[in-house]
Amino acid sequence: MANGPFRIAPSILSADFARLGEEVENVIAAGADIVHFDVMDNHYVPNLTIGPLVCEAIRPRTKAPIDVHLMVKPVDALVPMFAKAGADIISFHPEASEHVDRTLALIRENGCKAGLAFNPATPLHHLDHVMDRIDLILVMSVNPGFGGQGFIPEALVKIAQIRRRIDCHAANGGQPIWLEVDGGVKPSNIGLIAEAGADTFVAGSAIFGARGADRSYHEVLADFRNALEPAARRAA
Ligand SMILES: O=C(CO)[C@H](O)[C@H](O)COP(=O)(O)O
Repeated sequence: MANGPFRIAPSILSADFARLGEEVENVIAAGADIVHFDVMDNHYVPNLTIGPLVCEAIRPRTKAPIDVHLMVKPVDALVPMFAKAGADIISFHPEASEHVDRTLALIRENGCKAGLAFNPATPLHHLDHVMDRIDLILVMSVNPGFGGQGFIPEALVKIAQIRRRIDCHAANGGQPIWLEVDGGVKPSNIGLIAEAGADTFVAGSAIFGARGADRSYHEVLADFRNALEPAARRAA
C-alpha cells in the first residue's frame, strides 16, 4: 500500500462532491494510499458534511482503506453505521465520548481500526491507560471544522511527544500505532512533519486544489513524495 514508511491520505472534504466517486478513483490511481473521510455534525464542530450513506456509496469505488474521522458528539451510535458502510479506520475525539475506552472497544468490535484524535489544545493525558486499544493517533494541526486553514506549528511538538510514546509502547511489545497529521499539510511542510515523527499525512486543499491550478493529482502527489524523500531515507 504505502510507498516507503509514509502514507498519504487525501481528505475528500476538498474534493468535487458532485463527482465524488470519480475523485476517489482518480486520487488513488494517482498514488494516494488512503481515503480520508471527514464527518462533521454542526455540533461538535461548526460545519456539516457527509455520513454513512456517502461512505457506502464510495466503498465500491476503491480498495484503499477508508479512514473515517468523526468530528461528532455523541460518537457511539455512528460507529456500527460507518463499519457497515465500509470504513476501515474510525477515529474520534476524546472530548466527544463519555467513555473513551468503551468507544475504542466498540470500534474494534465492529471490525475497524480505532483512532483517537487530538485537537491543537487537547492534552495528551487522554492516551494514558488506552495505548493498547489504539491503532492510530490523529494530531489535528488546525482546529477542526474546515479545510484550507494554516498549519499550527505547535503541532510539531505534540507529534514528537506522541512519537516517543509510540516508540516506547512498541519497545515494550505493544502493537503498531500509526501517527497521522491533519490540517494545513503541504509539500512545503510535510518533510518537517515527517521529521517530527508522523507517518500518515492527511491533505485536502493541497491535493484537490490541483484542479484549480491546472495540475494533475499525479503531479501534486509526486511533490508530496519528493518532499518526504529525505525523511524516508533517514527512516530506511
Ligand atoms: O479535518 C479537517 C478539517 O477539520 C480536514 O481534513 C483538514 O483540515 C484537511 O484539509 P486541509 O489539508 O485543506 O487543511
